[in-house]
Amino acid sequence: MSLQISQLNIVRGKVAVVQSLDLAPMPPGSITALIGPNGAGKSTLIHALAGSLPARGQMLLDGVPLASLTHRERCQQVGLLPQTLPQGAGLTVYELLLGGLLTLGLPHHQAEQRIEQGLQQLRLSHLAMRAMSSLSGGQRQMVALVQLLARQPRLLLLDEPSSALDLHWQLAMVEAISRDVRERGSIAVLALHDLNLALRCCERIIVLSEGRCAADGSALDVLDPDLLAKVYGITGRIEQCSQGRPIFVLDHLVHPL
Ligand SMILES: Nc1ncnc2c1ncn2[C@@H]1O[C@H](COP(=O)(O)OP(=O)(O)OP(=O)(O)O)[C@@H](O)[C@H]1O
Repeated sequence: MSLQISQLNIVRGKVAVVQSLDLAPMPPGSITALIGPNGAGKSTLIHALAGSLPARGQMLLDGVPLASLTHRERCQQVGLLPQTLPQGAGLTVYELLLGGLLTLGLPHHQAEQRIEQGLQQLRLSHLAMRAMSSLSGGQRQMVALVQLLARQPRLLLLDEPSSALDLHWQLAMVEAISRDVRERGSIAVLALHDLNLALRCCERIIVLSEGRCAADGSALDVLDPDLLAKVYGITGRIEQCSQGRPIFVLDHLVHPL
């Protein structure tokens, strides 16, 4: 039981953006970071998994082709936190969250229970009656996180989930995803630029470069000087902080401007 991706090809416009992508299965209870330079294909892969972009090849969730799921099955099993956040035109946070859960077919009382629990767990109950249009970018990203977790999908897809978050909420997001994965055995895939967040929560890092897998493994295996120079054009290193945690230190551009 896992997420399997093999021989995946995705074309956007006339360009082959993801090419012959084969990845080892992602098991239940795992968090994988998808990293790589701008334009590498991270969002494209996330959106293909979410069903919003056509793809050729295999994407199997627990052995079932994602392409064979009905719209409702896909909504129930696959959750996406996109880069473009919900605007919720004219809706309050609560209404937006409720609408999302009711379209999954959840009974009203269960939907309400999940929303209240989700808002409480992330300490966001104070936002419930706010108009979505009145929220800051970071607050919208937190609401999108509550929405994703409340849906309880088997596969969680997060496209740059920390892009608008302050330091407190970056950690809260990582903790909430880690807890979901641990307690429900879900599978999480996070497209990230922040290597320190990836180091903090992801046991596996996949490096995409020009639509192909440039490296796949633990942070220590993957983030070696050759790869960093080749893929990002930078020098950098993993060090141990005084508390024993690995941290990524960015040094220089390989070719200074
Ligand atoms: N609608 C589109 N039509 C044609 N090409 C596209 C389209 N959207 C994206 N692309 C191209 O596909 C490639 C991969 O884009 P994608 O957004 O997946 O990259 P990414 O790794 O998520 O980048 P970033 O880190 O900048 O968000 C890029 O070269 C991009 O220019």
